Amino acid sequence: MRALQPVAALFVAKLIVDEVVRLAGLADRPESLGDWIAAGLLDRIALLLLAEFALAVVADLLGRVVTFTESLLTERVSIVSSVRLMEHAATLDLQTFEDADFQNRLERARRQTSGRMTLLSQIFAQVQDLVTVASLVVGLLAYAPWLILLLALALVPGFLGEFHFNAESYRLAYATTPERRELDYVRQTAASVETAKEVRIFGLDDFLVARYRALSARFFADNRALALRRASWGALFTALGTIGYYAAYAAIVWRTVAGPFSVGDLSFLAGSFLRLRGLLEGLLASFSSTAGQALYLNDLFSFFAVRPGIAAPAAPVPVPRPIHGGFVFEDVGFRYPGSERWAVRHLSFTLRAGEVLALVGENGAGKTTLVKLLARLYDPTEGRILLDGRDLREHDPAALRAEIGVIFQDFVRYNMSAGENIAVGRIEAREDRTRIETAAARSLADGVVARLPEGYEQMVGKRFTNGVELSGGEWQKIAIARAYMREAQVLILDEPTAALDARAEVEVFERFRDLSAGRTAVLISHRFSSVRMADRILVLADGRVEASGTHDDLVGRPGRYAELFALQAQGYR
Ligand SMILES: Nc1ncnc2c1ncn2[C@@H]1O[C@H](COP(=O)(O)OP(=O)(O)OP(=O)(O)O)[C@@H](O)[C@H]1O
Repeated sequence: MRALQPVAALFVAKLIVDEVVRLAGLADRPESLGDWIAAGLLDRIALLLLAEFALAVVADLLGRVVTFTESLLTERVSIVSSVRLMEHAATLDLQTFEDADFQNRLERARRQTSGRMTLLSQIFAQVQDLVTVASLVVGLLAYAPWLILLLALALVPGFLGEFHFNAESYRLAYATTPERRELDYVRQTAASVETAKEVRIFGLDDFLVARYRALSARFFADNRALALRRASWGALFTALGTIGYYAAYAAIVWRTVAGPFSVGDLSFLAGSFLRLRGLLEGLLASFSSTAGQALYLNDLFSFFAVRPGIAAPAAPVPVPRPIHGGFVFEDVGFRYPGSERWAVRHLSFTLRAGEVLALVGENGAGKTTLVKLLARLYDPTEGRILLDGRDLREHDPAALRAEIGVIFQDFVRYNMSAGENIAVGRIEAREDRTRIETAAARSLADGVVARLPEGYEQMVGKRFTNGVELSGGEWQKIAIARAYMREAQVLILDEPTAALDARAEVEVFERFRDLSAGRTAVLISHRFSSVRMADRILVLADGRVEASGTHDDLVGRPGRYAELFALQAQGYR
């Protein structure tokens, strides 16, 4: 209905002009307005004006309804697609995530969810415009069909131009995704709470700003070149369209002068024509931009098409509860994707059910990698890992991870409440305050929470209002509570205790050993005071097991362990 308003308004306007011309040409004209009205001469024109007014009001109201619906729809599409994006991202494995190409893809997809979702409202508007065009065309057809052909022809070059430049700007955006990511990274680094301290100490601001400038200058140059070409060609093509329009206009004027058209016809035709030109131009442009948007949409779908490399088999083996034998690494080798080096190789050992195993080794020896393989964040490149005799690949990774609680050295500091920061260990139980408090007590986090003004409700981290920042060791106590919150069969602490003071670390590990009674536990630490509490110690070097035994065994024989132990002990003498 809104689409038909323009042609209706134009037609009424034509009737008004014709009526005015008729009245102006009357032989016997009354003197005053009152006389005009009394004679009933103005009745028709008053009615027409009223109709025109009503049409204007209705058009405005309908316009508002459409804009309102459109904005809501766009918002919803953006929410729904963001949710889908998060859900899909969650299904993908770490290996996929660490791939730079994948991150480009993710970035492109992310851009589609934020603000780019105008496709829908565009299509909306197009349908409406099409109906308007059709109605105007029908009107015009009655008078001068050849004019429409002329108009259409004049617009073709402009349309092709638009189409071409849309495709080109998509190509540019696609090709520059890595640089854009870098640009975002630099901006983020230069201006975020997390980096503020170091940026100031090292005075990195000028360096970062200069890097941002240099990167964005390249962007700017590319974009400017494209915009310039687009504008020049656009001007040329529009000029063609304008020539077509004025040629048609001249023809109509001539036919009005020559006789066949009335002045009302002239106003209707000129008006329709002007609208039609604007509409067609807009339509063609929006068609080509819809095609452009569809290209971008492709980014979103190509992201959804990424499949996880680590997926559950069709018929997964249930994870044993309780675990009887334990984990067996059989000649396991692993290379990170894109890396030539073996992070671990010929790794063979058993993690027995119920034991506390410590991993020691120098930096880069492969301790964290081993843990990641155990939790099936990656699959081994060669060899296999068995759980109670079944290959880890036969299990559903999600079910397996539910039985394993790992706290990594680079655990995440969530800008959420202290309670939630602990609850992430078993997020389904986030309402279970007793469980959270018990976990906190076990990891010594209860003392940290007790000092917070709002206790478990206290927002921690500096990002949001009222956030309280914790010290490194306090954060670690909170993070370790996650492991207890989890109540998993296998507990792994990958060096999250480095920032604990000596007393706290001893206490944390003693509790860890006591509390993991009956559970399988792995701990990684560089401090021998903690490591010695383990039932068994595995010494890793260059990605393989160099020695294993109890602390007393290992100290008693010459080797890396005794050497490292002596080095550390020396420091304390
Ligand atoms: N995500 C990754 N992608 C590529 N290579 C990696 C990745 N993580 C680790 N590496 C490489 O794998 C090797 C083993 O790393 P790993 O983190 O397992 O060592 P680590 O024994 O835990 O060391 P640290 O004591 O320093 O924590 C290192 O040489 C490292 O460069």
